[in-house]
Amino acid sequence: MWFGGGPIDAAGALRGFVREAGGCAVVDGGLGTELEAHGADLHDALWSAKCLASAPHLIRKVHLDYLEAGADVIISASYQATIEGFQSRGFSRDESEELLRRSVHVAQEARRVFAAEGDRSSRRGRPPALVAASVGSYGAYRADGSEYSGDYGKSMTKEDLKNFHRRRLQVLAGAGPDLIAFETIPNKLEAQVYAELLEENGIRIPAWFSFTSKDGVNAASGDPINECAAVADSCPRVAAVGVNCTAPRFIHGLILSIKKVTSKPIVVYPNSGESYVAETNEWVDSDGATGTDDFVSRVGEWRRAGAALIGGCCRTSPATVRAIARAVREAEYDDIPAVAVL
Ligand SMILES: C[S+](C)CC[C@H](N)C(=O)O
Ligand SMILES: N[C@@H](CCS)C(=O)O
Ligand SMILES: [Zn+2]
Repeated sequence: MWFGGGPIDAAGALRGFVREAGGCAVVDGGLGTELEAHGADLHDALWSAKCLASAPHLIRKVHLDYLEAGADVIISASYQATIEGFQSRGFSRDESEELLRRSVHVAQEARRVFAAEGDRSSRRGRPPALVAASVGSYGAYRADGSEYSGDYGKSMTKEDLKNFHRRRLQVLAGAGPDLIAFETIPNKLEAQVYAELLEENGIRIPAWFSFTSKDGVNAASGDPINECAAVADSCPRVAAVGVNCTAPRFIHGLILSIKKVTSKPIVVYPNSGESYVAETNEWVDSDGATGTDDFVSRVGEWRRAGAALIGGCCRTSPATVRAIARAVREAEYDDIPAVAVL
């Protein structure tokens, strides 16, 4: 437990880790899309969560690949794992909760294997990696791509969203991750829901809030990103605020906007720049500038703008993370530290 029994300062705790990691921590890359690259069939409403039941060894392998690529934080396979989703596939409630816990345990197991027998050359001298439990947004559960629109329908209330997320959060927190990664949040309402749930449930595990954006100014729903980030800023249990699964070209501006409303560490893990088409479960290149080179060439800029944790999301791979790790570790950005001198 990072906070012990003392006052809650999640941002301070994570800042300490980032400092130990050299001033900028490396987050892993896409998990679901990398499982697909290994042959997993994710044409399914459970998406990557399907593998928790059918192929946990493959999940462990992808975590290991990311650790070997240099990741300081690995994110569990629970993005689209929900009790309701598993139950709709015939799992009992207990089995569904066990699958959620398994996502964290598989990541922890990968970390143990890595420490015992992995190729540690890319992580030499760095603190043991953190395991973040992924909490995908409600849009992920809907499996209609609404984590990229934020449109949950007019009848969706804050209470409904809280009821949807509460038990999953409790179960994932109970599995003992080092962090909770609230990912791909498309609107302000869901951020408010998470902040309230963290408080009401007394969760003593640092969390990060990571939003999606389609224009570099607003969260995917159109809620201004600074208003979304301000919700995260006001919650002491939130360790970091940022953006994921968003095109690389929007990241720089988003970091600058987020920095205006919070001094918490900023986390960014963009996708490849392609767009997700829910109907076909495919990624299309609407950007014209995708690929590891284009992504990695921007890492220095993100770091100089103030990102303290940098990784990749969908359609990025261990090769991307290896290149990110090289970029943040070899380059000298002494004049502009990612984590301000404390
Ligand atoms: C991060 S997206 C590619 C995950 C899949 C999506 N939520 C869906 O199933 O529609
Ligand atoms: N952690 C998830 C995020 C999807 S947007 C994954 O990498 O699959
Ligand atoms: Zn993604």
